[in-house]
Amino acid sequence: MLYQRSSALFKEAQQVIPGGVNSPVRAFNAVGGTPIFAKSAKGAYVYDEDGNRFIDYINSWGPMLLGHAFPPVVEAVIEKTQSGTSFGMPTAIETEIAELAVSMVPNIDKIRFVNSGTEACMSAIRLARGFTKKDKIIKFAGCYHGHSDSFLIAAGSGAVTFGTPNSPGVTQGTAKDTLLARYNDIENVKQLVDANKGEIAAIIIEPVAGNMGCIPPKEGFLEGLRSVCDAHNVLLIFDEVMTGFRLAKGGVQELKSIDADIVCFGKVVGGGLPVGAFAARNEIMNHLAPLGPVYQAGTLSGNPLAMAAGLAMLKAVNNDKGLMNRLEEKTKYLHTGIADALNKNNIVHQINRIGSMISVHFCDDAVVDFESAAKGNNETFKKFFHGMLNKGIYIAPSAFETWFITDALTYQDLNETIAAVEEVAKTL
Ligand SMILES: Cc1ncc(COP(=O)(O)O)c(C=O)c1O
Ligand SMILES: N[C@H](C=O)CCC(=O)O
Repeated sequence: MLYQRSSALFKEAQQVIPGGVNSPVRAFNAVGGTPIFAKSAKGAYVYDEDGNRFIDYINSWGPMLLGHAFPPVVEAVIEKTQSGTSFGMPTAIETEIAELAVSMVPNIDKIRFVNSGTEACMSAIRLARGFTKKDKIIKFAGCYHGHSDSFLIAAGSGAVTFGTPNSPGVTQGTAKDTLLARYNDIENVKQLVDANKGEIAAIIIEPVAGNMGCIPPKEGFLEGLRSVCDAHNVLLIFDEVMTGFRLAKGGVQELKSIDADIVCFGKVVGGGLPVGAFAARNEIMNHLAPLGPVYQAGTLSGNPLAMAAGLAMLKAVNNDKGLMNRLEEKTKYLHTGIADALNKNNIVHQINRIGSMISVHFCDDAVVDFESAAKGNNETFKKFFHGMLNKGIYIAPSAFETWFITDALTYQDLNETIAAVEEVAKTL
């Protein structure tokens, strides 16, 4: 593989964009080398500026559940564009997508659309604080809820990849209201809640973590959180930016039969355009402006192109009865193939998987929280990453990220990926 044009474009970009990228994880800092510059993508493949083709396991970090340039989404956006790209006025399509989302997701009456997952989580926390009239929140080490100040405390994803899980620029005052718990450790949560009685507005969690690799919740953990929240008048916020409309039509609430008080969305809900959303029952959502006192707004929120893409995507997910099973089967097949290839070559590893999310960790012990995820051997990961890239397989350039499986992947693509792992494993 040659990356000449990508290298040249990266040099040029670095002159005018910090680090040459508009989001840090794209820069390849954790694995070294030059980021590849995408030119186009279709189905399961992304093509770079040098003409290389990659089987894509990043998929724009999740939104492309049905593959790149999914025709119903592309057609809906093209059609919408003809009648204007933004109005700053309410439009019928906002209600249409809201009605569909509310019908798909359990336990929500109203949904508000924003422009990113970050905005969704930031707004959900403000709403929780306004509703409960309390200030503190609990988040989990290694979980990432976007880059708003309250969440850049022991954050996962790019924040930990670049060694700044507690970002400079977040004031002490903000940081003191974010309490930190261990993922999958309900006793730790109970201790924090007991030590801060009457002060905690919300517990926010990725109900399946995806920003320290993929870490499913242990049996009973989410149920435990629900009970603690009920006992202490604390709101439970599920950040389903990654998992929403992916692990089940109704997300983890549906998958695990647990009701959250506020749910955040992003990624799939926008079909690849910049969309986030947060949703809850009426009693909570009616606290939002203009109905209630908690302010939240956006010039481009509910943008017609974004709503058209999101609506086409949600309709496709909602109407495809076999989708979740197909995704699960493909992910399981990949899991088995990768595990066999690594075992054959005596490469110590752990694979975590749930639905269409999967991650490979080069460590001895089960990966159940941030501490265990951080034990992964990054040198092995780097070699693995570059080996796979050179074989035309594009996985996330950080061990703290999840691979996203799309329905566009064929079993031939999966076999090609497994064959690449077999070759790369010999070099680790
Ligand atoms: C679970 C989760 N929450 C929130 C976010 C923030 O979303 P965005 O990058 O769209 O702001 C992300 C991804 O970045 C995420 O994975
Ligand atoms: N892990 C992040 C979101 O899921 C990666 C996306 C980004 O930060 O650019």
